[in-house]
Amino acid sequence: MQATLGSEYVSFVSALEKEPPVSIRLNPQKGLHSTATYSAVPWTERGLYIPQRPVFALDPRWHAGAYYVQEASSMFLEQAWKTIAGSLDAKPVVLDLCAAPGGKSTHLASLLPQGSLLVSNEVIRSRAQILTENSTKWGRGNIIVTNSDPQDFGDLESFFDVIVIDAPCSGEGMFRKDPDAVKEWSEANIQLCAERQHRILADVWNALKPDGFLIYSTCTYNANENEQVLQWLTENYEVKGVEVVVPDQWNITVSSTRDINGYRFYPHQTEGEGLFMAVLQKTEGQERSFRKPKKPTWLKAPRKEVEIVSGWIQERDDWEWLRWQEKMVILPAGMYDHAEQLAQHTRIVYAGVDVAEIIRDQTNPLPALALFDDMNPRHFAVEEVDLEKALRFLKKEDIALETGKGWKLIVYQNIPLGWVKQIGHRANNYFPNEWRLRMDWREVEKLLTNPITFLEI
Ligand SMILES: C[S@@+](CC[C@H](N)C(=O)[O-])C[C@H]1O[C@@H](n2cnc3c(N)ncnc32)[C@H](O)[C@@H]1O
Repeated sequence: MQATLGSEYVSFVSALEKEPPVSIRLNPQKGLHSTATYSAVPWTERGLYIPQRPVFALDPRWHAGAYYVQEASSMFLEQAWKTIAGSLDAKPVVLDLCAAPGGKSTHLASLLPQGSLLVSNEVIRSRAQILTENSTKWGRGNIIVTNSDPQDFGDLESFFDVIVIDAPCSGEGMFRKDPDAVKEWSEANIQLCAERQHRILADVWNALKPDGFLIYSTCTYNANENEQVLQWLTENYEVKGVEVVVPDQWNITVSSTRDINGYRFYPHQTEGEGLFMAVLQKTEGQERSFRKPKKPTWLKAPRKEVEIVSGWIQERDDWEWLRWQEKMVILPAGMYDHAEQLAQHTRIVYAGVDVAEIIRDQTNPLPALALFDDMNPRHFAVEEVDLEKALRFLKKEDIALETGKGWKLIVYQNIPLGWVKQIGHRANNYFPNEWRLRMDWREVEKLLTNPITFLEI
């Protein structure tokens, strides 16, 4: 680093000794707006710096996907996306290959035009579950979560318009946030990471369409895992660099290797952690059409069943209505064939939105529907709750409500959280057990008396 940064090395080291900044990205679909209290992250429309870390777990809006806690430099993805968006199909199919826990995927889900499809993949099974939870809570309905090895995508020739690879790396840019990254650092590990990055790129290259875009990023500084990986790519495949316009005042360092620009974020220059990002365009390959699989994974939902639940969604024609076992599932309209192709080659963990469960003559709403931003709240009885009731709901306690009967949507500050089924004064709580708030109530009460617990938006 000393050799790379020269006289700036001292400021770089002293920046590493400071507390990392905390930042969030607002979900444009869930109604929270930035206020003058917090300063904006310059390279995104919805990023905010939060001077003191609040207790996010005690904010029901965080559980509901109204914002995502994300390191600020990573939000530069929005600039990369804006650079290529004009050259893409109206409804692109995008792969986020190394996606858990879902920072870049939730961001992409919001940036993609209506009707597009995002495939968010995570190779580690437990991390794919966290990715599913965060994608579901974000509520765009345009994500299919897969749990596959990058190799599995290789057979989907020319399938994706854009592939995002936020590669596993040596994590030098996370040193002040994650002490384990420091412990694991070694020259040998950098070499291993670089080899793995080559392998990942080679595995999925076939799946990118001709003229399609690759967004490559890491959270490390060394050139072996960044510029040199891209140099290797240019030596083995037909590809060209794409320039992202960055104003000088953002203090992003631009490196250039063989006409490919790399955008480098250093903690002494930008408020955020270390990040490297580059955008490339594939200039080889052929378009391909796919044969319909003989045995489909999803069935088209019968019209009669769609009639029962279609009023639960605001724009029913924007969606493909499908059955998967006893579930009614929706995917963006026109993406059924893509989903079926994907199912032939990858392990799908979650797709679109689980709208309802159909058991004999009963049709019950599912948790993902409550969090889905195209859900139609006018169709349901709504129960607006205060902070205490919202937190008790998120702890999966049965909460007391005024009398009533049947399904009720629990809403906090206009943001839906989930479902209860009411019988008299008792309401059974249908919040998913695996998502529940695990904090002891005495601890909750103590924290609620501390003003820094809360986000001021
Ligand atoms: C930098 S993290 C991704 C962060 C994520 N993009 C986000 O914004 O929240 C890299 C991810 O790659 C996954 N990974 C590890 N080894 C991998 C491999 N051989 N192939 C693909 N992904 C891998 C890790 O489990 C990890 O979730």
